[in-house]
Parts: sequence; structure tokens; C-alpha cells
Amino acid sequence: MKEFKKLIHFTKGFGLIYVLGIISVIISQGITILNPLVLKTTIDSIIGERAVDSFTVSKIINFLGGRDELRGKLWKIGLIIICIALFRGVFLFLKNTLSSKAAEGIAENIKNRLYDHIQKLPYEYHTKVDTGDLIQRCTSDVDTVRRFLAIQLMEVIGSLFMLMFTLVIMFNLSTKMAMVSISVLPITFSFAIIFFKKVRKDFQASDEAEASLSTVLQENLTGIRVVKAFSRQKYEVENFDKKNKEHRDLTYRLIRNLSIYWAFSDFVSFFQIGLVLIVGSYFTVTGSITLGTLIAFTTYVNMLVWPVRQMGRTLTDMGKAFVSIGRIDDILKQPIEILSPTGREPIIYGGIDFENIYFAYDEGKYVLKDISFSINPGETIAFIGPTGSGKSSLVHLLPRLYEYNQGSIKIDGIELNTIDKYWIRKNIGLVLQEPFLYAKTIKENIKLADPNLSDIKVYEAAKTASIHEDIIEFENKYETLVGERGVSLSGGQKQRMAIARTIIKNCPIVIFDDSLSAVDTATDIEIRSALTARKDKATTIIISHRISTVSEADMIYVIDKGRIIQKGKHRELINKEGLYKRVYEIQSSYENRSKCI
Ligand SMILES: Nc1ncnc2c1ncn2[C@@H]1O[C@H](COP(=O)(O)OP(=O)(O)OP(=O)(O)O)[C@@H](O)[C@H]1O
Repeated sequence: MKEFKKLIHFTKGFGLIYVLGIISVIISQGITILNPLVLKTTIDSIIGERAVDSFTVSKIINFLGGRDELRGKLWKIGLIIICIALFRGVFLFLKNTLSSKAAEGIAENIKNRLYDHIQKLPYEYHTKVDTGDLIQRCTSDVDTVRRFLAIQLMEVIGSLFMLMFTLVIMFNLSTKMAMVSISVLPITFSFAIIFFKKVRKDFQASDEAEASLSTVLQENLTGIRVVKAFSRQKYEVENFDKKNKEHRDLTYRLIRNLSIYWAFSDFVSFFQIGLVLIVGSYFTVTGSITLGTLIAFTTYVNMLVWPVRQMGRTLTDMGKAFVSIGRIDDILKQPIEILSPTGREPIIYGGIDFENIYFAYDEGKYVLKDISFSINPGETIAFIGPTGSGKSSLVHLLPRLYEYNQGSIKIDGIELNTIDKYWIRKNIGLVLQEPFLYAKTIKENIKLADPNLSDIKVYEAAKTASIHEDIIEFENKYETLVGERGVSLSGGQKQRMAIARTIIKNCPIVIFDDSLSAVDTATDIEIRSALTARKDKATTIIISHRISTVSEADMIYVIDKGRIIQKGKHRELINKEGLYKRVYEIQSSYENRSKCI
């Protein structure tokens, strides 16, 4: 029941349509049960001589001209049956269109809510969850809910009302025949429920095998270069073949089990119908019921048996929908990151002060310990250190992607955690090592922060990032599409695009998180000189493993195991014993050797 409550939140704008759909299905079921009654009355009281025992029915007969008139014009009865079918058709059409419209709308609401919520979830959440799982929850889980609303719930409601209407009429017509008609139903229903509970494992196994097959396919296609470079084609083909066979076997087992079920339940259902015929014929011959009643019962038992047989399947599918609702709700329950308006929005000039900062992702396991440093507006500082030493963690604190545990960070003298998150992120440009580019044109990618920026600004940013010359070599220049349907950019070109995209924002603070690693040393120098030559120079933080990248910084910090272990200018550090000097010597000798080769 709590799943229904959760669903109610998403029905906004479609609740009434869905209720109208439910009313239509109830009316269509109500109309369906009229046909056997018409047949019974025709056989018993129009063709036959039996008196009509219902006041309403006798009024209708009189309205149509009376029994004798109708006996000569049986086509009028045929017309009534056609009218009933027509009305039923209209309400079935209404049920289908209304329930589908509402289900599509509700699925749209859920997708929008999910997407909106995911955008607002903290960065930390995204670093921990599996993206594939998140996508599945937003697509196939939502689709399961859509099918539940459009098909399964409607089927269950329809079947319940059909059951109710039919039972009332059957017990009214003949109690003992009604008892015979429902005698095997509990077995059909229980068998359906038990079977589909058991077979659920088979459904799940087949689904998982399919998911595993598509993961292999997806990994293979995205990593095709690695496959070719490492000559793994044979292994990949065998691996795919294995997964494909697993999927085939599990799906075959599922289909075989389902075939057994449908065959057995067909037998039970026909047994029920046969029983009604045998017992009903006996009662007719002995005069306990009329021929019309027997014919009505053979139709009603059909109306009962098939929905009950289907209900086990539908109820199991509903179970799947409830799991999906829970999985969707898991995301929506995650607390969102409040971006605005939470704090101050000061003008940022770029002065930064770290004072005894401690930070841990997992409680007690500090990845930054006692970090202190200061930067004046417009200065450039650099961090260098082994991998995993905490450099990225340190700079991720500035745009408030994570909150520090101890100590103080001040921006122009204002405590960072009192500044509005949205505001601080607008004022900090962060260039990552592995930038993500959208499948849009180069120009659109560079103008990402503000699509209204002029083309001149785009060219300036591209020139500063040393990517302009590359771009004008492409056939469509700045209109070239990036990604699968467009050009494939090299690692260094992507990094330079990301730099252009960030510097066009003109932020007072810019962070390069190892974002020059894929460009050659000459381009690296070119970009840094262009950045230094800019007017309104931003406070710049550079993270790199390459000494040449950090060497011109106003201050260099060497970081190891979360602590600053050395600081100074390049000239000072290469003359001091320590990590910086060792790295410098290794890199210099390597560069000298490369030059000799
Ligand atoms: N989201 C995270 N959750 C938990 N631990 C993390 C997370 N991100 C990084 N770490 C851990 O924090 C430590 C510091 O990582 P960080 O990425 O800051 O190092 P780094 O110096 O930037 O490394 P690299 O030069 O390889 O990029 C590492 O031990 C890393 O495993």
C-alpha cells in the first residue's frame, strides 16, 4: 500500500484522467455481463414460454413491442447484442486511451522528478553510485511503473469487478450452478500465484543475463581500441558467446516453464467449463434450471476463468512494479544539495587562505591533514605530489563539492562555508584532467557556461587555450560536431577545449586539476604564457605531476600523504633536498635522454 502512496505524488495533472479510465473499465465490464442475460431471456422467455421474472426486463420487452412481436422479429435482439458490443467497445477505447494517457503522463512526471532530483544531488553521491544502475532506474524502472499503471492495474481492477458482477448475477440465477462454476477457481488462482512466485526467479535470472550480455557488448564497443591493441578479439568473441548461451538457456528455461503453466492452467480452466456443461446439462434435463440459464452460465464461467487464470501473472508483474517504485523512491529519498540561497554572495577577488584544514571522505580516514597556505588575488600557485597524495581533494574543497571537517578556508577573508554554493561555483573555473565534452559543436561546447557569449570571445578563449589553430583545420571549423557523430578529438585537444570552456567564464579563481597532462611541453608553456598575459589575471591553482608545468608558479607546494611537505619557488626547491628535487632530477634526466634519442 505504501507503494501506492508513493505513486500518488506523481499523478499531478493526470489523477482525474486515470480515475476516468478506471470508471470506463468498470462500465465496460458491467456492459459485458449483459450479453448472457439477453441470450437467457431470448431463449427462455421470448422463444420459450417462461414468464419473465424481472420487472425491468419485462418493461424493456414491452418497450420493444412485447414478447409476440419480438418472437417474429428476432433481429431486434441481434441489434441489442450489437449495441451492447458497440457500447462495450466505446468504453474499452476510453479505458485504453485514458489509462495510457495518464500512465504516459505519470511516467513523464516521474522521469522529470528523477532528473531534477539527480541534478540536485551532491557531487559526493555521484562519485559513489553506479551510473548504469542510475540510468536503469530512470528508464526501465519508470517503464515498469508505466506498464503497471496502463496495463496491470487496469487488468486487476477490471478482473475484480468482472468477478464481482458475474458472481452476483450467477448467484441470482442459480445458487447451485454458481457453486459449480466457481468450484475449481480457487485451485486455478492459487496455482497461478504459487507458480508465478516461483517463476519470478527465472524471470530475474533471464533479465540479469540480458543485462550482463549488454554490458559485455557495451564494454566491447566503447573499448574497441583496447580490444584491438591487445589482440583480445578471440577472447571477446568467446566471452560474448558464453554470455549469449547463458542468456539463451535461461530464457529457454523460462519459456518452457511458462508453457507448462499455460498448458496446465488451460486444462484446469477447460475442466471448469466442462464441469459447468456436464452438471448444467443434467440440471437442465432434470428441470432444475432452464436452457437459457445453462447457456448464460457457460458464458459466465468463461468470463470468470480466463481473468482469474491471468491474474496470477498480473499480480506477479505488479510485484515487479512495486520493486521498481521502491528503486525510484531510493533516489528521491536522497537529500539534495541546497545551492541557493543559503549564504553570502560577496564579490570574489581571488584571495584564498587555508588554515589547518583536515578533510576525510570516510570518517577518521583523513586524506588532507593540517593544510595551510595563502594566495593573493591574481597569484599563481601550484601543487605537485605523488598520485593519491590529496591534490584533487584539496581543490575540490574550494567549489564546495565537499565540506572540510576541521580548520578554516577563507575567500577574501570570508569563511568559505558561509558563501552560497551556487555563487562560489560561478566564480571558480575548474578544469578537470579528463574533461567531458557534449555531443554538440565545438562552439557550443566552449560557450557552455553562457550560450549568449559572442563568437569573438569564443575565438579569444580558444586562442588562449592554444586550440584555435586545431579548430580552423577542421572542415566545419567552430561548427564541427564533437563526439561519436562528429570528430574524435585527441586527449590533448579535449583538455584544451576544456581550458577554453573554463577561461571564457572569466572567473576570478581558476583551477587546473592536472589538466595539461595530455598536451606537449611546448603547448603547455604556450597556454600558461597566454594565461599570464591576460588582463584581469585570475588567481590560478595548478595541479600537475610535471615540474615544467609548475615551475613558474609564484609558490609551489609539494604534497605527500595529505600533508604539505615542502613549499617555495622553483629555484629554491631544486636546491633543497627533498621530493621536489628528486622529481626534478628524474624528469630532467628523462627529458635529456629523450632529446638525445
Ligand atoms: N570520492 C572519494 N571517496 C573516497 N575516497 C576518495 C575519493 N576520492 C579520492 N579518494 C581518496 O583520497 C585520496 C586522495 O585522492 P586524490 O584524488 O585527492 O589524490 P591526487 O593527489 O589528486 O591523485 P592523482 O594525482 O592520482 O589525481 C586517495 O587515497 C583516494 O583514494
